[in-house]
Amino acid sequence: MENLLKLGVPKGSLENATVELFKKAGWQISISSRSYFPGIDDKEIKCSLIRPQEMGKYVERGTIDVGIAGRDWIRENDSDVVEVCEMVYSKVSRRPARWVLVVNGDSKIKGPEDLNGATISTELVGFTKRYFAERNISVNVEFSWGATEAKVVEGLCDAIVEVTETGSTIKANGLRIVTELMESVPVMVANKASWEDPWKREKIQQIATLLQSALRAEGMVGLKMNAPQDKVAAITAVIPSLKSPTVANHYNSDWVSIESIMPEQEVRRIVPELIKLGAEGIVEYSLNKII
Ligand SMILES: Nc1ncnc2c1ncn2[C@@H]1O[C@H](COP(=O)(O)OP(=O)(O)OP(=O)(O)O)[C@@H](O)[C@H]1O
Ligand SMILES: O=P(O)(O)OC[C@H]1O[C@H](OP(=O)(O)OP(=O)(O)O)[C@H](O)[C@@H]1O
Ligand SMILES: [Mg+2]
Repeated sequence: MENLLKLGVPKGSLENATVELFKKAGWQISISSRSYFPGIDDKEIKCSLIRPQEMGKYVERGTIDVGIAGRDWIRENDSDVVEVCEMVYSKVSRRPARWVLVVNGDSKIKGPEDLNGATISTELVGFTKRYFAERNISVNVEFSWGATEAKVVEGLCDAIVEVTETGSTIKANGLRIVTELMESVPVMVANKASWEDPWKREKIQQIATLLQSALRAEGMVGLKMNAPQDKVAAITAVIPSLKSPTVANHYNSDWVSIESIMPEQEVRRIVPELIKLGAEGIVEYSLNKII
């Protein structure tokens, strides 16, 4: 049988961000409007769109070999899978999503303990029940099919446990965060048997490495400059780097080239210093991947 890896792509909030990340990592995934089987420009991979809430189940059963979903849902379903790696991204940002306890802006509730006897609406029922049970707070947890924020506004419940990223939905509905219950980031999870298959494991690791290196490269840049030999010590002392800056000799000259990788934000801080220290021909360039 030919080698084929079945990959679950999360449908919903993480869908576009995941496709974008694969693109940066070197794979073009193409999703057509009604098909649940996106195309990918790698004949060794077959993609399926799967809701993150169900990803763990299908990976555990081996229906798919590997999938990406929020760790929140992998934990909620207590899926028996191998966590290959985590990747910090959300729908629009590069921050973890946060599950928060939320009430109306004018509510008197100050902490979870004020919710004794209350009704809480959420998609994440198991986690929410455990959270309150561990604190000996007796609450009625109701499953919500979505649009959860509206339920607390309409008075259908006393509080909600909902996922937030930018906070704009909470703000737009005049709600208030009481406390944060957990953070969640996307994880890559593999089926246990697939992970023991040498070909599949290598393919999974190839994908994980390239996705992570694409994420690592975001916000990082390369900086290169020329400098007289006698300024190298002073210049390299102010340059951030992954390990240490590279210094290469110029042919038949007492000048050198200095090169380093650093967070983009550092550049505006150090460039004036570099100029004062005698650096010339400073070039900044973007990076696709840091492996
Ligand atoms: N801004 C976000 N909103 C919701 N979920 C997010 C966000 N960013 C990341 N996630 C993660 O996405 C997963 C939820 O996916 P899901 O597709 O169910 O979200 P959703 O908001 O219900 O999507 P949909 O737009 O299809 O309703 C969770 O693992 C969650 O942690
Ligand atoms: O903190 P924010 O950045 O505002 O993000 C949080 C919102 O995003 C998600 O909803 P989504 O847009 O997926 O709509 P849905 O209610 O249809 O799931 C989530 O369920 C929140 O409502
Ligand atoms: Mg939602």
